[in-house]
This record gives sequence, structure tokens and C-alpha cells, in this order.
Amino acid sequence: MFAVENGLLGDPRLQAISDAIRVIPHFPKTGIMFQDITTLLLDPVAFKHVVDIFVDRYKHMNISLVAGVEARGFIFGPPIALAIGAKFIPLRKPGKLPGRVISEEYELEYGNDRLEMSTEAVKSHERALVIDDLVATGGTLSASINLLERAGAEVVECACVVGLPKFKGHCKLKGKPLYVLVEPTQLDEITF
Ligand SMILES: O=P(O)(O)OC[C@H]1O[C@H](OP(=O)(O)OP(=O)(O)O)[C@H](O)[C@@H]1O
Ligand SMILES: Nc1ncnc2[nH]cnc12
Repeated sequence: MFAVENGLLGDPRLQAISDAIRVIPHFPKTGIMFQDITTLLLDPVAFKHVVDIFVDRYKHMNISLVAGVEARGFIFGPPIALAIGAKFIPLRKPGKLPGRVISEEYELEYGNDRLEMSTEAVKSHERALVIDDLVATGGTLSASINLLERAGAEVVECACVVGLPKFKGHCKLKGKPLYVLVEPTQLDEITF
């Protein structure tokens, strides 16, 4: 794990979080170093560190809406939303949400996809936080910001457990702040 500029330099919780994330080479495609957060979920201490750090950061920021990106943002978003007293809104892959939805297409490290959001979920001028497990190219977060802004929300920040700095995802976020807990070591970022 590299030091990330997140105000937590020297915090031992970051090492515990980093140690709990498994790296799988060549998944789901050759050349991808897959950051597997399912092993973090097996470690309740490290999992709780993640939730605690985000809750401490966001509890006094007057956030009324936490949006989580399918699928792995559904794991971290709800406990954070509950703890800070905000509603949780799922941003879903195409065709999963009933009722009126808006959608945004985006590019990924390994393909294209689309995200959808219920229009009735958001009130105008709500202060929103976007949560996902990982940011790579920033395509997913960028689509999430667009959905929320189209519905009238103000996106305060995007937060992810893992950042892959080589993809420069923060550049796609329309100037919105990106808060990341850990970044992989150089060894973990070697592609084959
Ligand atoms: O910054 P980006 O390049 O947009 O990539 C990040 C996204 O990729 C992964 O999800 P994926 O699309 O693989 O979907 P999944 O969670 O359903 O597996 C990850 O959970 C993020 O949502
Ligand atoms: N390297 C990676 N590991 C896990 N999830 C990802 N999503 C995009 N790139 C990823």
C-alpha cells in the first residue's frame, strides 16, 4: 500500500484494510490485477475500520443522500448511510429498476456499461455522497455524478476504499473531490 493523501497518514487501520484486500492477477481478463474486496468482508475488524473512517469523515457534512454503485457500492454504502442518518439510493445496472429511471453510459477498464437511477429518489439540492469499492478510470463515478446532478442533487464527494492512481480517475469527476483509503503497491499494479 502507498501513502494516500487522505489525512490518515500513519493510521494503522489503513494497513489492516490494505492487508485484507486480495489481489488476483488476470481476473476477469488477462492483464487486470483484480483488487478483491470480498476478503476484506471476511475480516470484521478491517471491514468496520472502513465504515468507521467514512462515517467519521461524513457525519458532520450535512449529507442527506448516499448513492452506492452496483454491485460493490451496495456493500459499503448502506452502513455508512445508516450511521450518518442519510437515505441510500442504489445506482443500478440496466433494466433492474422499476418506475421512471434516468441512465448514463460509461467506459470501464475492461468494457462499457450503463447505470440507472430512479428519478423520484432525489430531491433537488440534496447534498449527496457517492460510494463505491474502487475507482480505476473514473467512468463509473463520473456516470454516477451525472445521474445525481441531472436529478438536481449536489454531489459533495466521491468515496472509495481502493484507488488505482495509474488510471487518473479523479480527472473525470468534474472537479468533485475523491476520497480514497488505500492504493495498491507497485508490485500489485504490474500488468502482464
Ligand atoms: O473507475 P472505473 O474504471 O469506472 O471502474 C470502477 C468500477 O469497476 C468495478 O465495478 P464493475 O463495473 O466491474 O461491476 P461489479 O461491481 O458489478 O463487478 C468497481 O466496483 C467500480 O464500480
Ligand atoms: N483492477 C480492478 N480490480 C477490481 N475491480 C476493478 N474495477 C475496475 N478495475 C478493477
